[in-house]
Amino acid sequence: MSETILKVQGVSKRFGGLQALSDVGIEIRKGQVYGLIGPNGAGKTTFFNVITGLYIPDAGSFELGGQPYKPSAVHLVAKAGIARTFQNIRLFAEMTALENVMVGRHVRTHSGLIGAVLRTGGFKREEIEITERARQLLEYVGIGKYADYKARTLSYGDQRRLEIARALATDPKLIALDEPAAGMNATEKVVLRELIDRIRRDGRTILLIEHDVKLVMGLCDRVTVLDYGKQIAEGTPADVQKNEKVIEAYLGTGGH
Ligand SMILES: Nc1ncnc2c1ncn2[C@@H]1O[C@H](COP(=O)(O)OP(=O)(O)OP(=O)(O)O)[C@@H](O)[C@H]1O
Repeated sequence: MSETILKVQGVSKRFGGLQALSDVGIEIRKGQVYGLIGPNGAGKTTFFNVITGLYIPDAGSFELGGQPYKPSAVHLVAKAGIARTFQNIRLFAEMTALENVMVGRHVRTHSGLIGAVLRTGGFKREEIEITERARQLLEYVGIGKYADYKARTLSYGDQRRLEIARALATDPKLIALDEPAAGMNATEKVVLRELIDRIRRDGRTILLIEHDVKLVMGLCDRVTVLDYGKQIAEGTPADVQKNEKVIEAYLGTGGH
């Protein structure tokens, strides 16, 4: 069996009187697409935010790539090897697509501030390398021709793909996608699905929150289902779909 990339155990998080997560755990192996689903308010975003350092959990232990890992701040999480996209796209609107991806890549650069200020040879070489890599990533996600367009001028679907390119630029151990298909039309969803499949085939590991159950079931190797902060099922899409608690949770809230 392939190595474990992310192991999370016993995560709990309370907001005032609301237990948003109770003892939630997942284990994601290298090369998997792992889905996190559940009705509205189930705790999916909270769990994502905990893993990516936006919320401090009340309890929980974490391992990333076999090492203990503490998701205490967003920039440290990126350095540790988790890159994420957001449900509400967070790009630098006035920067070009290329510059947005280059920002992602800077997480992995070495010259640092002094190199940048003195514009040392090492810094310049690194900038050329970063630009080159950013262009490749834009091609990879299918928006190479928009490299010099401002991010805000791109279509919704293309902005989502740009976010994915920026996340990939950090060379993450795990890429976490927060509702990547939200607001996409059927054609865009097909393209997105192909892209996620390709990212997986290229050896990356993906954690996915998604409302589109069909997309999740078609793409994911394993799925966790949350309901009112509790993990009500975990397994392959086929198993999870048959699970009584899951059927009840979705029917009970009108489903998605
Ligand atoms: N910062 C916060 N402060 C207080 N309550 C919060 C906060 N964030 C989330 N919650 C509450 O925690 C619960 C879980 O919310 P969360 O956003 O994680 O669910 P979700 O499964 O992502 O839902 P959706 O599918 O609607 O995005 C909800 O009842 C929500 O109102």
